[in-house]
Amino acid sequence: MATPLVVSELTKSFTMHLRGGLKLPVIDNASFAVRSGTCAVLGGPSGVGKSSILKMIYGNYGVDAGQILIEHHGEIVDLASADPRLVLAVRRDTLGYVSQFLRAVPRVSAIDVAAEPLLSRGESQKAAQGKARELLARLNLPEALWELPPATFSGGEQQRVNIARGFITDHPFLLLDEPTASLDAENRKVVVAMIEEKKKAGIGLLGIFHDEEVRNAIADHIIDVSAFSPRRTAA
Ligand SMILES: Nc1ncnc2c1ncn2[C@@H]1O[C@H](COP(=O)(O)OP(=O)(O)OP(=O)(O)O)[C@@H](O)[C@H]1O
Repeated sequence: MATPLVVSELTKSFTMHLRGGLKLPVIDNASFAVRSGTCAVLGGPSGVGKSSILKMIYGNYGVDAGQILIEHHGEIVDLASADPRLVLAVRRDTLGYVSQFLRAVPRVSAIDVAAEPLLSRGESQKAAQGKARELLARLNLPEALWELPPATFSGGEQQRVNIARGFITDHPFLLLDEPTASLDAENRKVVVAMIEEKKKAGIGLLGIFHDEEVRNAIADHIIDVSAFSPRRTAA
């Protein structure tokens, strides 16, 4: 599909239950689309709602109104209203997410953390671990760390395990939440090259990148989230 993600008239407020149910409107009427083989970047100042949009698309935050349409196995699914089991199937096969921080599982080695998404899709342990090794080497994670659980790794080391885990599958669409934030210049370049390869393979990507150099290198399209901010009228 040429346009695998279409977000239409998305609206979201947070309800502050500890403040007597106060409503904090965050996103008002957001509409945009991302084409296959391109990387769109959510732009705008801190607190404008960029992460909230990614979390709504991935299904971590509920949606007040609007649609999030994604192509999943040839069918169009509205993630804003889909059954939770369907959301999990979309995450397994169609929509990948590279978060800013790794959620390290105790006692699971870096290789197994990176290989897990392939194992859960039915790939053999040998093939999944082989691909994980390839990615960890490419991301310059010292080999001495591969068999260790990442809980004690540095921020940048954990982020590289997280990137390997997020890039290991061939999900047709990837959400990227600041995947280069804790990386040095050399590893940022590796991630830029990995994003370029995903684009060439026809994958669609939507991300948040505060690093201007990375953003300029990978963005085909910048979506200005301030345009969907309920606060814009007050400014
Ligand atoms: N779970 C939540 N509960 C209440 N308010 C929230 C929640 N998540 C986000 N917000 C609020 O929504 C607004 C948008 O936050 P969000 O994290 O989406 O912004 P952002 O553009 O990604 O910011 P940054 O660039 O600083 O990461 C902020 O005012 C934030 O406080």
